[in-house]
This record gives sequence, structure tokens and C-alpha cells, in this order.
Amino acid sequence: MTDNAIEIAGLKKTYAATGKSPAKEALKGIDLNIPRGSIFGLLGPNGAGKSTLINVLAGLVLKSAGSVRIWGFDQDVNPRQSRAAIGIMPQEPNLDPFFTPRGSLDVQAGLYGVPKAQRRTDAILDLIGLSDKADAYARSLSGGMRRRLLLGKALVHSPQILVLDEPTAGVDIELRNMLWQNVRQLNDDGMTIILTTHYLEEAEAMCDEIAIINHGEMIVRDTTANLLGTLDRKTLVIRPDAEHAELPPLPHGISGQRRDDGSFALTYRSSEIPAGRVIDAVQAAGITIRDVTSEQPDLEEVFLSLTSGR
Ligand SMILES: Nc1ncnc2c1ncn2[C@@H]1O[C@H](COP(=O)(O)OP(=O)(O)OP(=O)(O)O)[C@@H](O)[C@H]1O
Repeated sequence: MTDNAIEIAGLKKTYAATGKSPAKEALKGIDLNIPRGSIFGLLGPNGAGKSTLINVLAGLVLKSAGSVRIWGFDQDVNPRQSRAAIGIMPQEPNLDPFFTPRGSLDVQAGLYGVPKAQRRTDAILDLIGLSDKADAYARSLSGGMRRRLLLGKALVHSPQILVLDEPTAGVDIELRNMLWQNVRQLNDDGMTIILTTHYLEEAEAMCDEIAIINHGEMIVRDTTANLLGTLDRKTLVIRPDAEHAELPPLPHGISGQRRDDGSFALTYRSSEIPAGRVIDAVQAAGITIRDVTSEQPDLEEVFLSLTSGR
């Protein structure tokens, strides 16, 4: 018995050429094991291949090469068992407007062959906070409620693995917090969670381990703690009181740039230099500080730092 929820080896996907668009190699040989019980983040920019990978796991896209085992079941040998082990919350709310949340969950449970006596419809409605909307038409649900219903649909067959594809893209803070609460609770109850996101902050807060893919290749896979350790470059943006103040001399380890708006962007490694020393360096030059903001490295910078020097 393996300790991995997912085992992917040599996975390739090439979309066939159509009309004017040439063939597209979306996955170029991915090897990836995802441990059972983890919250695993799959990161990458638009077009990196994340959705393709998830759709292969879901059995919605046919792989071109490689092998995929889900909860120990080879997708090609035991397609039914491997499909039953995974639930997917897709990016887009593709809900039938004439179904109620209860109806949608029932239809989905039927599709997965869950016997009526084993259905957990009320518990799921409760988890996703839609008990009071159980019998309202989907078209009358808010965007946030539809997203929650998608999560509920992914859970009807009690999968061991839950995949969330960009669950918080474009959602408000309240819904995001609720989704994260749900995810943590499911994980505490033993479910393996895989999520894709553009947001490094989100991955940092939620995930035990992270894989970053770009152009169909895996650039890095590590624990979140290790990965962030390599990304400790921070920038403080300091606005001096005097409009035309010049950038002061800076101690070793802090590099600075005067921006067009007169502010100083000061970059340093936060593991080596405390923010206070950066501020002190400016004040020591006799400059009065009006305002300070900090900028975290974004995913693009993460890619740059990971790919340069490789
Ligand atoms: N059905 C398809 N036919 C042809 N090419 C496709 C198809 N689906 C995706 N692609 C291409 O494959 C590449 C990977 O796309 P994919 O949707 O997997 O990326 P992604 O990382 O999920 O991006 P996003 O975050 O925008 O969803 C892209 O270049 C995309 O244009």
C-alpha cells in the first residue's frame, strides 16, 4: 500500500492541432507524488498546464503518455475506482439553473452511484452553508453560493481526495474565509486536498507542500516552508516627507531605488535584515519618513528567482 494519494509519472498531454491553431504540448512529462492527508498546492501562471493536469486526474482529458494512480488505482486499469476516489471543484460554476442545491447534490450522487440511504445531502448542505437555500433554484443563488454548491457537488461520493481549481479567484473575503474553513475541516477529517491557485499568499497560508509548474514542466516541488525560505526577498516602500529627497547611502544587504513618485523602494532579505534596520538607515540620513508600505514577492518574482541560475 502506498502512502501517496496521487502518483503521476511521465505525464504528457499534447492537444491536437485544430484549424489554424497548431498542436499544443500542455504537459511535458510531469512526475509528481502527493502524500495522503496533505494540503498540496499546484501553482503556476495562466496557461502553465494546471487545469490540464487536473482534468487528467478527473478523467476529463485523455493523457498522451505516462501513468496516473489515484489512491493506489491506476487510471487505465481501474478507471472506476480511481474516479471514485477523487472529487473536483471546477473553476466555473456550470450549474443547471433549474436545479435546487438539494436537487443538484442528488443528481450528482446519482451519477456516482451513491445509494439513497448513503447520501449525506443534509450534512453537505450544512457544511457549505446552504441549508436555508436547499430548495431555491440555482439561478436565484448568488455567485458565492454557486461556488459553495460546486464544493458540495465535489463531496457527494465522499472522495478521499478533493481537488479545488482556483477556488478563490474573484471571490470576496467572506467567501474565501468560509471556503478555507471548509477545506481545513475536511483535511482535519482526513481528506487529501489539492488546490490550484495564482495566489502565493493563499498557498503559503494553506498548503503543506507546493509544486510550481510553468510551460507544462514542473519547476520545483518542496515543502511550503522550504520554498518560502528561498523567497525571502522583501521590499519596503518608504515615502519621505520631503518631496525631492535623494536616496540615502544604504548599508550592505539593502539595495535601493528612487521611484518616479519620490518614494524609495528598498529591497533586502528578510531572513537576514529586520525591517527596522531598513527604516533606521533612512532616518540616519536625516530623512523624515511620512509613510511605509511593504511589498511581498509575487508569483512572477518567485518564478524569476527559481528559474534564474538553473
Ligand atoms: N482543449 C484545448 N485545446 C488546445 N489547447 C488547449 C486546450 N486546453 C488548454 N490548452 C492549452 O494548453 C496550455 C495549458 O492550459 P491549461 O488550461 O492547462 O493551463 P492553466 O495553468 O490551467 O491556466 P489557467 O490558470 O489559465 O487555467 C495553454 O497553452 C492552453 O492554451
